[in-house]
Amino acid sequence: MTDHTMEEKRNHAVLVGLHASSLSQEENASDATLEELEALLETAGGVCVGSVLQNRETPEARTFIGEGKVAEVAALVQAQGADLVVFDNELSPSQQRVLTEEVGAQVIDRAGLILDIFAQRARTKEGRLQVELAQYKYLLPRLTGMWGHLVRQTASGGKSPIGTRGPGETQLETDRRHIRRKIAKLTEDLEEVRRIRAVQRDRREKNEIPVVAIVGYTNAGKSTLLNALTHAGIPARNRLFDTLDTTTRTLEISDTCTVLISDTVGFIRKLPHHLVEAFKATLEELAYADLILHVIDASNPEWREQAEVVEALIRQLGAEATPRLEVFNKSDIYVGEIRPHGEDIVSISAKTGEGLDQLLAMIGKRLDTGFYRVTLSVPYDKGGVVDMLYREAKVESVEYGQTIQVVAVCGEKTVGQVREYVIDGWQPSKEFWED
Ligand SMILES: Nc1nc2c(ncn2[C@@H]2O[C@H](COP(=O)(O)OP(=O)(O)OP(=O)(O)O)[C@@H](O)[C@H]2O)c(=O)[nH]1
Ligand SMILES: [Mg+2]
Repeated sequence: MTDHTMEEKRNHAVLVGLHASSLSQEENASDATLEELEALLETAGGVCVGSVLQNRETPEARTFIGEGKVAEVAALVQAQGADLVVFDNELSPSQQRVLTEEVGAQVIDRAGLILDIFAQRARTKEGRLQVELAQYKYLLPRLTGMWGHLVRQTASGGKSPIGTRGPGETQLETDRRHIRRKIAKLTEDLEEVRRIRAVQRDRREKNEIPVVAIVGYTNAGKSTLLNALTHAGIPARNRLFDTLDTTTRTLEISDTCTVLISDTVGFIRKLPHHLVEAFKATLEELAYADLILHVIDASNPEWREQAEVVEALIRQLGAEATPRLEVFNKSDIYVGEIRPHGEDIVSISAKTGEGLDQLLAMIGKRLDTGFYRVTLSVPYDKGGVVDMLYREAKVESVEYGQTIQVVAVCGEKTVGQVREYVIDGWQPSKEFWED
């Protein structure tokens, strides 16, 4: 396909935001949120041809922005030849319907746009299930009117407009009942995914390998950081929601501390709640993590607001009790005021590697429980284990009875190697080792 035809296929969109004193900060639009919306639009494959920020006391019930502004948007749509209007604020299904009729182009909101991006990006089975479920839940109350409109568009042009990709296309004609059945089935499938995850988690916990989860606003540099630490080879591009599926790698922090570290989907303002709900199985991992690395793009003037959004989502996911390190990333490009610093805060550049040693040391300090005193009961035919302990650990005592009873102090790694012989559990005994 040539660039020219690619260009033709892109949706040309007008962006609209409303700032009203009656709306909360989270619900409101601003220049900054519209800028972010434009980045989202580009991520979805669209191009912005105009944007409107409206100020009002309070949203208008029928059209959200008021008749006058609707006419203005309609004129802009006409003048720019736009085929899509994206609202930064959340629209009710009926507002969306009325606006689509009155501005002369398809109208979607930020939630719809984000869902579309997720639909394009999801790669794994789990990711797809989650996005599909969120899309159906989003579409269900919007069935009336919207369906017919979209079916015609999809059928006629072959072009798949933003906001209509994914499960919608083939199921557009089907009725609500069918969609409800789909939702029930997807929910069931995801339950299964959750169950499998719980089993995996169980196994991991038994192995005592600490889990570190990297979270943060989209584009903060999470994947770049995981790559820098583990050479994971995850694509890290300068676009929003590049990563949708969790990647987990092992990371050796020190001889006695190996952790599992995962990259997760990025957070964003006004993340559709259906999506948060649907991605719970993935994000639930946060609540089970031993440590959360909250990556913040320190070079972004909006970093404070972004960090707040992430904190709010961490709370929503029930992971507020998980210990956290704040990782101020992109130290190579930010200028100006010094970012916060403290015991749980580290400044790094995932790109140049600056500060990574300090970050590793901080992770180690949190998760390395040091050394363990273990009591082992080793069968005589496995006597080699004792030799290994003499090499790798500090053997306190050996008694020969029906089996060989060994008390030794060793690091986590050695404990892992001999764990099938451990009978008395283990307790950290760093002091002893340091004697
Ligand atoms: N200058 C600079 N750029 C960085 C740094 N870390 C990441 N980036 C860039 O920031 C962009 C986003 O990086 P990613 O690692 O994909 O960000 P992410 O948080 O994984 O993003 P999503 O998966 O989309 O949520 C890429 O263009 C990176 O090259 C850094 O320390 N310095
Ligand atoms: Mg990423």
